[in-house]
Amino acid sequence: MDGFMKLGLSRWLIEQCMQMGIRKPSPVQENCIPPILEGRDCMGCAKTGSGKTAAFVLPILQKLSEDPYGIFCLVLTPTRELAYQIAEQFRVLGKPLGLKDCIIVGGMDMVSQALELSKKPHVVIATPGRLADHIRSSNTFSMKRIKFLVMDEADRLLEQGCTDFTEELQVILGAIPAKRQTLLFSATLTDTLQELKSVAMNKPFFWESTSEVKTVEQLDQKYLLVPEKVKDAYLVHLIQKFQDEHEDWSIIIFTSTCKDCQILNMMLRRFNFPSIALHSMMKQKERFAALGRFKSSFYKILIATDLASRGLDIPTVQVVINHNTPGLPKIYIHRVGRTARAGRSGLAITLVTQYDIHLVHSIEEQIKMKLIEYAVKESEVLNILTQVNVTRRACEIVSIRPHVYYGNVDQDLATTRSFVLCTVCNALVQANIRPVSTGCTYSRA
Ligand SMILES: Nc1ncnc2c1ncn2[C@@H]1O[C@H](COP(=O)(O)OP(=O)(O)OP(=O)(O)O)[C@@H](O)[C@H]1O
Repeated sequence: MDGFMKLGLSRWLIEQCMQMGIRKPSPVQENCIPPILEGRDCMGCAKTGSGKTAAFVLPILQKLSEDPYGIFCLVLTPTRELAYQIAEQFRVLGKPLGLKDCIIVGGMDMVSQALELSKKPHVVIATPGRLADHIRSSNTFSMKRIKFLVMDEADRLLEQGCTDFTEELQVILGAIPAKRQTLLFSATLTDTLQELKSVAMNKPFFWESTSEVKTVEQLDQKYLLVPEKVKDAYLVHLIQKFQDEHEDWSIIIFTSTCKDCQILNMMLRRFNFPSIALHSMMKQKERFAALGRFKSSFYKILIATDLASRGLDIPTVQVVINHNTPGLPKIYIHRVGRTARAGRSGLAITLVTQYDIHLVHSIEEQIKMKLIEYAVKESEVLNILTQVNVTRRACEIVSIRPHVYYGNVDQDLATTRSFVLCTVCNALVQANIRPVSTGCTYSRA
């Protein structure tokens, strides 16, 4: 209790922390909370699972309790799932305040979101695209009095990658006051420091953990060199082994595309593994449902694209398997950071083909440590090789064949609908009409 008290937090907040099992501040909290309470902008760069969320939630709640009004704080985050997770921390820690929060993300009803915004919630947690849409289309809410802007996974929000938020951020920054406190957090801030400094303009306090190694100590990091053609057999072997030896372990498998994610899920299901997919081609409600079932351990295996690589905090995840070697070291850092969180141990295994060895070298260079080879009994993999390859092929054929469905639309398509259907088929399903053979294949990867 003393630790948090020394940082200047009120007793009621510390008691809330205790209820969540947060007993003493983590280094990022210890270092960033005091300057935030002093009114400074802050950039915090600390390892995955080290408590960055509470490092901004706690001082914001403290300040909110001193002068409560809405809209007091805006939190931006790159994914919808993360927005819900952050809102949950605000809710639990801010309960004694009667905190009102509002989540503004894509894929959910815009009218009810607009209504919630008009009720002046204390905290708005949003993905940039949907919030910018509201700002453009509505005059029923104002963000002109916002005291805090938080950008969680700030480097992702500012990088101009496949999802570029630049335009949306311009709209949002134009709608909030220039005089505000800006808080930027991520496990990988250094690539985008210049862009970040232009957002946090008031000589931000910058804190970065001093450790040279960029991943957490408790994480066991392995690689497995596999020929491209037998990758899936190795994957099935690994999962079988973990299932046999550690019934209670949850596993996340990262894939490079939505299509691969879906096919791997179909394949693992055929081997009776309790797996579920999560990718951006799924409907939002399906995404939340999949994540919820994985979190509650109803499904022990989550197959996901990089949609799930940042921020998600699921304590039961013991293993992360990279089905493809990430092309960028920082993607690797975030993916493997889904395990070994908050001081717990974890294992990360990256499947590396003959074409990816240079990627492993750049990952090792960036994280400042060498991955160790994971030992596998090859004979056991060879035993299942044909069966796995035949099953994979069968799944690929099912997923690309012309769309002929005979059963109940909802049941047959519940898991694959948003993924395999072309626009025409999709329109038919929406109208509750079974698509007959249209000859369409995937329209997107
Ligand atoms: N001081 C603390 N002591 C113990 N547990 C903590 C502490 N602070 C936060 N936690 C817990 O640690 C877990 C990870 O925290 P959080 O999700 O904020 O990590 P993060 O640093 O944001 O990770 P990432 O970079 O992956 O987003 C959460 O379950 C949180 O409740």
